[in-house]
Amino acid sequence: MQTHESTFDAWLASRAVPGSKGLLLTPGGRRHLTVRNVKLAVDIAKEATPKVLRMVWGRHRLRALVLLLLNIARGVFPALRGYSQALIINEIQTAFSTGYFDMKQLPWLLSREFSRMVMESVLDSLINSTEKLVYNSARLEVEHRQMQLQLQLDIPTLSDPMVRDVVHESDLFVRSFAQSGAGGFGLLSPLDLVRILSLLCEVASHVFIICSLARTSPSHSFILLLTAVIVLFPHIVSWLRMYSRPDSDEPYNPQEAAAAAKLEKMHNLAYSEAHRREILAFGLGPWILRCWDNARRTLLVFPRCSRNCSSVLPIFWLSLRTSIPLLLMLQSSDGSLGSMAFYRNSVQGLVFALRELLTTTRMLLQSVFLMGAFSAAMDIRPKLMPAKGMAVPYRAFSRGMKIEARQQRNLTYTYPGSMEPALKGVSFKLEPGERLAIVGHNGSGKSTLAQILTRILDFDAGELLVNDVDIRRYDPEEYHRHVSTIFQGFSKFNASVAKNVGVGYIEHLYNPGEIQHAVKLAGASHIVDALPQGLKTRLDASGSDSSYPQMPGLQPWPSSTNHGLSGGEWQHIALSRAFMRADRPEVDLLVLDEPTSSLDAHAQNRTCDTVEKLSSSPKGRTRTVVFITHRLLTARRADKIAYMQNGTIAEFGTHQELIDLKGAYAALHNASI
Ligand SMILES: Nc1ncnc2c1ncn2[C@@H]1O[C@H](COP(=O)(O)OP(=O)(O)OP(=O)(O)O)[C@@H](O)[C@H]1O
Repeated sequence: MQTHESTFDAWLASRAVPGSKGLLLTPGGRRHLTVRNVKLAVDIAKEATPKVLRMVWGRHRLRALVLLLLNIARGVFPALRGYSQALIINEIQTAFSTGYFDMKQLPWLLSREFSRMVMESVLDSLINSTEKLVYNSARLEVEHRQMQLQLQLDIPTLSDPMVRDVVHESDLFVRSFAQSGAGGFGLLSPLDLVRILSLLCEVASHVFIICSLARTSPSHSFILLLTAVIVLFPHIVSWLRMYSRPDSDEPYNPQEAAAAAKLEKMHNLAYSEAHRREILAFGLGPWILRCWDNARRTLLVFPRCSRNCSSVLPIFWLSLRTSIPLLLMLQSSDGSLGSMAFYRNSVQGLVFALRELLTTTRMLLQSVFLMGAFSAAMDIRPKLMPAKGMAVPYRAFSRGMKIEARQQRNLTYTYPGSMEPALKGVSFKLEPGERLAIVGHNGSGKSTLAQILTRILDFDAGELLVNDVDIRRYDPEEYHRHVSTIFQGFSKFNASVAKNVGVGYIEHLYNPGEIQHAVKLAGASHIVDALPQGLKTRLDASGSDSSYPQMPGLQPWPSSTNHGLSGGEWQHIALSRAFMRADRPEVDLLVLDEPTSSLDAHAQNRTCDTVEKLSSSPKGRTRTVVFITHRLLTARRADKIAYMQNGTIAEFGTHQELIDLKGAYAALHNASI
């Protein structure tokens, strides 16, 4: 038998579409009931269940145990109820048939029934309060872990489609917690396992009662057998059919999962502020609507069909199924009225419990795979994290960051899915405190290099030393504390100016003094002062991605009431954000990707002055600066210039050296004068 080394391998194997070579189910796609899938589910369950249960129940161990026991007890109550009621009916029947009324027996039975009812309701309320506490903390735990994972995953890790899929299915698993008990998403969470246990107890107690009643006469044994066949057969048939039909009407068959994914995509596209201009300019509206309509219809068709087919028939069949054995029982003389009522109650209870049990357990297979995804996702190690045992603390140099892309081991990087490398054979050296300007044509690899230096992207080959240590040995989180940056497509948030700037150094998000200082450094004071509420003015980030507009702890805010800014004003805000952090003593490197592209000439000069000021102290240079620019007048102020061409540094040196070289930089410089 093929063994799977990890939960991830078993999970991946379960996604293979049977009979196809290399095709995978879409995330959330339903796995069919096959021997192979059952084996995979067993493998996953063995590995993942203890881990997930430990995580889920760990917060309230004692309460979880109490909940388990109470639920087992609850499973026996329906049978007890039937038994108690049967005794009362028998007593009344005896009173009617004999004309003798036992004054002691009936009140005793009634008070017992009353105590049973009280006990049942006490148990119910005890279960409900314990359940709420245990379930809520379990939900919080898994949602927290998922959120933590989501925030940890870096761009290189997320560029792997398998990682995205496992995180997607893990997310479905987490959402099943939020819907637990309500059957949302057609999934089953470990919380429902308690319910299964309770239902099993209920079924066992009903079966026990029916068996005890049948034991009294041989004819009853036959009735028992008949009851079992009549009650169980339709459920088992429907359960097997549900799994054997590829186009089952259960949620998350492959077709439906694809439709759900499309629906979400189209919905996001329609609501995305980032794409609005393109949608309007290219007339994409009707196409998006058509795709959304088709996906929605696909999702609506399945449940409608199943509801139509199943509304009246089950009630009829249930009555028939429970009545046939009862009629037979009535024909055999020795049954009392109470035992017959007891029998009927038990059969009906058995039918309902079995139905619920089968509905719940038929989701089990799918749920095990989603649980496997969750468990595997929790083990994902971000690609930028140093290998185990390789991490070293950040090594600080007193005068800024020393950067060296080794000449013998040139940096190379190709974006996932691209044929051509974005960077190839890049080598250069920057001493601590030096300022480097990167120039070159569009698409020459400048921003890619900047993202590698800021440890947003990794490289495929080569070696990059930071302060004489391989950059891959630094924990990215720690490394980022020593870097401040402004990206080419910086984020704009639907939030106040203060929040937009303050996130540059989150520890000072609520420190107006520090924020004012950063705004002043970026030369943006006049912009902020002109706003109706100064730093408190909410900005309209139309044109940025709506999936990331809200700041932590803020209520959603209708962007139409927010204040708009011009491109240059937004760039000032983004610069203020970078300067929030750039001013910190621990920051050794500033990476600025076209920080002045939308600024007027005065503002550009002022920004360059500020950057120079930030990178120096009265004792000398304290911060290394790398900035990308298309303006050669700005570039010549740097200590070194890297001229990039086709993903490589074609020329490297001071402005004068490159001019003397009379190469591509000199030509570009002459053309720009
Ligand atoms: N996410 C991506 N996926 C695939 N290819 C990419 C991606 N981003 C950039 N590229 C490609 O990598 C190459 C270098 O891009 P990069 O953004 O580094 O250029 P650049 O020099 O900064 O350009 P510009 O001056 O226009 O900003 C280009 O050919 C580009 O098409």
